[in-house]
Parts: sequence; structure tokens; C-alpha cells
Amino acid sequence: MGAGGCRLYLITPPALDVATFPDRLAAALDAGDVAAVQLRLKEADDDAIRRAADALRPVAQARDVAFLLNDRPDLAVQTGCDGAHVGQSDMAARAARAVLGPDLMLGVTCHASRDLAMSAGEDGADYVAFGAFFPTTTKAASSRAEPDLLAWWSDLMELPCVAIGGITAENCAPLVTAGADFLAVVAAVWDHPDGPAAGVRALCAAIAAAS
Ligand SMILES: Cc1ncc(COP(=O)(O)OP(=O)(O)O)c(N)n1
Ligand SMILES: Cc1ncsc1CCOP(=O)(O)O
Ligand SMILES: [Mg+2]
Repeated sequence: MGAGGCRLYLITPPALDVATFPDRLAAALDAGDVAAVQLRLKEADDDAIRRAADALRPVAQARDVAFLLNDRPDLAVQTGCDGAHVGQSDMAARAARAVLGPDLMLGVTCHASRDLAMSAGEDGADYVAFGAFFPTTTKAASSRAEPDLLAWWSDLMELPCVAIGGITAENCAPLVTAGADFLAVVAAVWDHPDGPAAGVRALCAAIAAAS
């Protein structure tokens, strides 16, 4: 996940079949420019997360796509992930950084808060995530963010910012023009009526059109 224009950040669906999902992920990643994949299995136990990470990490890393694990910096280290994403009630960013060491990537949820984002940056985050920008059924999001937050952040800070929450090809343009470095999406890709590859193509085209 480097500097440059706005890029796509895929988050896995809430549940997946570890036998078949690697091919779905490969098809999605081969459809367009994707910077990162986050494995996010909120209901899975540690063994299931390890199995999924072992099956999916090579698919992403073979394509130079960063592979991050949600919520669990410890398992991210154990399973060879490129980093982890933590929320405000998962683990303090400073503690997550200590578990990950200096080299692995750390993302931190900052809701719609400038203060949380500045603290996350000071505590070792490699990116801050703001949202939810739009209504979403993937998660009961507790905060609502507006594009001007992205504009404020990207004007003042070097640290990349991720926009998340209900983002689609149809609604993403204001987030791109406001300065989001990454758009994190679940449903717009995995629930696309023509399949995940079509979802990635549509989002990449929308990002390009707004850039
Ligand atoms: C890129 C990105 N941004 C935000 C989140 C949300 O994290 P969190 O608030 O910890 O909620 P859960 O995803 O754990 O339900 C995320 N996962 N990724
Ligand atoms: C994990 C998460 N955190 C805030 S909104 C959200 C869900 C994003 O999924 P979708 O792109 O389907 O709205
Ligand atoms: Mg979390």
C-alpha cells in the first residue's frame, strides 16, 4: 500500500468457504488494481482464521497485494500476514504496533474523529480509516463520516486515509475527489450481481473517472 492515487482495499465477506473462496479472491484481484485485502471473519475461531489466512494469503501476496488480518495482530504475525487492522475497542494502536513489530502494517479505525486519527498516527498506524460514509448492512456502524473529513486529513497529513462503509461504484466519486487514499469495500464487490470481478472492474473504473 504505497503513495499515489486512490486505490481499492478489499475486505472479505463476513463468512467464506475456505475451499472455494481462494478462486473467487483470485478472480477479483485479477480484475483490476487492488492494493490490499483484509481477512475479516468476526465469527471464526482461531483455527478457522489460521486456515483461511493460509489459503488466502498466498493468493494476495503472489499478486503483490498486501494481506492484512482484522482484529488480531498476534495471528497476523503467526500466519505471515503483511499487517493487521484494529478498531478502537480491539486493542490500543500502540499495543498493536508492539505486537506487529516495526515492519508489518497497522491500520486503525478512527470513525469520524480527527482526534482519534491523530492519536493513531502518533501511536504507530500506517493508515487511518474513517467511516461509515454511507449506510451499510455489512456492519452496524456506530459513526457517520463526511467527505470533508477526508479533505481535511489529506490536506494536513502525510499518513494515508481509508474510507469505508457502504461504498459503491455509484457513490464513491466524492470520496476520491476529497482525497481518500483507499476505498475499503465488502458488499460492492462480493455481492455484485455480475460477480466479484465485475465489482472490482466497476469500482476501478469509478475511481479512475473521479481521479
Ligand atoms: C479498513 C477498515 N476500516 C475499518 C474497519 C472497522 O474496524 P472495527 O471498527 O474494528 O470493526 P470490525 O471490522 O472489527 O467489525 C475495518 N475492519 N477495516
Ligand atoms: C467493517 C466496516 N466498518 C465500518 S463500515 C464496515 C462495513 C463495510 O462493508 P460495506 O462495504 O459492505 O459497507
Ligand atoms: Mg475490529
